[in-house]
Amino acid sequence: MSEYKLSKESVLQALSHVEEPDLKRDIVSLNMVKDIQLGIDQVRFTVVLTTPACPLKEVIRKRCEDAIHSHIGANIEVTIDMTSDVTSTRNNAPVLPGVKNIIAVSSGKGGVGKSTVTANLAVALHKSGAKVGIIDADIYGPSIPTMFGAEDMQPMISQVNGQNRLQPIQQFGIKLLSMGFLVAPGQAIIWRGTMAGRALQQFFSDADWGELDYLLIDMPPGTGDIHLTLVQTVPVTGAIIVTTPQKVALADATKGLAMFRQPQINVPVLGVIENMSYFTPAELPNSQYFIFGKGGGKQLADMFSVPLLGQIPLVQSIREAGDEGRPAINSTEPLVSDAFRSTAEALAQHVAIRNATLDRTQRVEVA
Ligand SMILES: Nc1ncnc2c1ncn2[C@@H]1O[C@H](COP(=O)(O)OP(=O)(O)OP(=O)(O)O)[C@@H](O)[C@H]1O
Repeated sequence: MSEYKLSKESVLQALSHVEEPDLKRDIVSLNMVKDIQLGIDQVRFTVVLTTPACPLKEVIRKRCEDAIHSHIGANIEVTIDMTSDVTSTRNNAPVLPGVKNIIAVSSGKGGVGKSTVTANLAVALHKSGAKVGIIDADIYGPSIPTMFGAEDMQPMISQVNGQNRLQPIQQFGIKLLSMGFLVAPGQAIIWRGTMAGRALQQFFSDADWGELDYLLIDMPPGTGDIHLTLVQTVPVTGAIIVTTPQKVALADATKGLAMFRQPQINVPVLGVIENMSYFTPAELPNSQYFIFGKGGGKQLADMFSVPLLGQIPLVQSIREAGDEGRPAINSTEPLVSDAFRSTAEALAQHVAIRNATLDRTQRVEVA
C-alpha cells in the first residue's frame, strides 16, 4: 500500500511548484497542464508549451518530474507529453485572425543578410512544428523567391467563400508571398511608393494564409513608406532588427530600431540578431575571425535594453544555399544549423514573453 496519495488534485498541487522559467509563474495557474491520467504508482499528463520551439522544454520536463517525486512520491513513474499552443495577442483581429503572430524583420542597411535570416528562421520554426509564412515586402530586391527556389513560380488565385483569394506558394513547408512574384526581375524599382504599399495591403487582405503561428515580414532595408503601410495595415506583434557587427551597419540599425519605438508607431522590439558575426574557416574549426568587428549586436541590444537573440556566423555555404534556392539551416554543418535553430528558439521564446506581458499592439491610424 502506498503511503502517498496520487490523485489529480495532488498532481496539480505538486506541479503548482513548477515555475515557467520565462513567465515566472507556475505552470498550473498558466493553464499549461492538461489530461492528467493516473495508474498504480504512475502518472501521465500533457504540458502545453507556449511555442513548439521552446528552448526550455527539457528544463520544464525535469522540473515537473522532480516536483512529482519530491511532493508526492519518489517511486512514481512520470510520463510527460509535451505539446504546444502558440500564444497570441491577435485573437479576433479584423485582418488575418488565423495568424497568431506577425513579426517584422528589419535592418538599417541593405545587404546585412535580413532575407537570409528571415528564410532560415522561418524554416527553423517550421522544423520545430510551427506553422509559418513569409511576406517578402522588400521592393528594392525581393530575394525570398530565389532563396526558396521559387523564382519561376506564381501564386494562384482561387475562390474562398465566393471571394477571389491569392494562394501563397508553399516551399520547404513555408507559405510565401513576395513582391517578386508580381513583377518581372529588374522592374521592382518602378514599384516604389503607393503601388508597393497597395500590394503589401493585398498580401494581408486578399490572400488565403489560413492558420499560422508566425508570419514573418521581410521588410525593405531602412525606414520608409512600406514600414508605415505595414503598421497602418495590421497590428504587428513585434519587430526584430538584423545587423552586422560593424559600426556603419550599427548606426543605421539604431535608426531602424528607434523607428519602432516611436510613440506613434509603438511596435515592441523583440530583439537584435547579429549576422556575419565571425568567420570560421573549414580547416580551422576552432578559430573565429571577427571580420566585421566584434560585439556590435550586443552593444545595440544593450543600448535599447532588448535581447540579442542570436549570432549567425559568416559561412560560405549560407551564401551558396541562398543562391541555390535551398534553406541553409537544412545543411549538415552544425555551425550553421545550430546557429539558426537557437536563434529561432530565442525568437519564439521572446514572442511568448511579449504575449504574456504586453497588451496587443494597436494598428497605427492613418492621419
Ligand atoms: N551569415 C552569412 N554567411 C554568408 N553569406 C551570407 C550570410 N548572410 C547573408 N549572406 C549573403 O549575403 C548576401 C546578402 O544577403 P541578403 O540578401 O539576405 O541581405 P539583405 O539584408 O536581405 O539585403 P537587402 O535588404 O539589401 O535585399 C547574400 O548573397 C547572402 O547569401
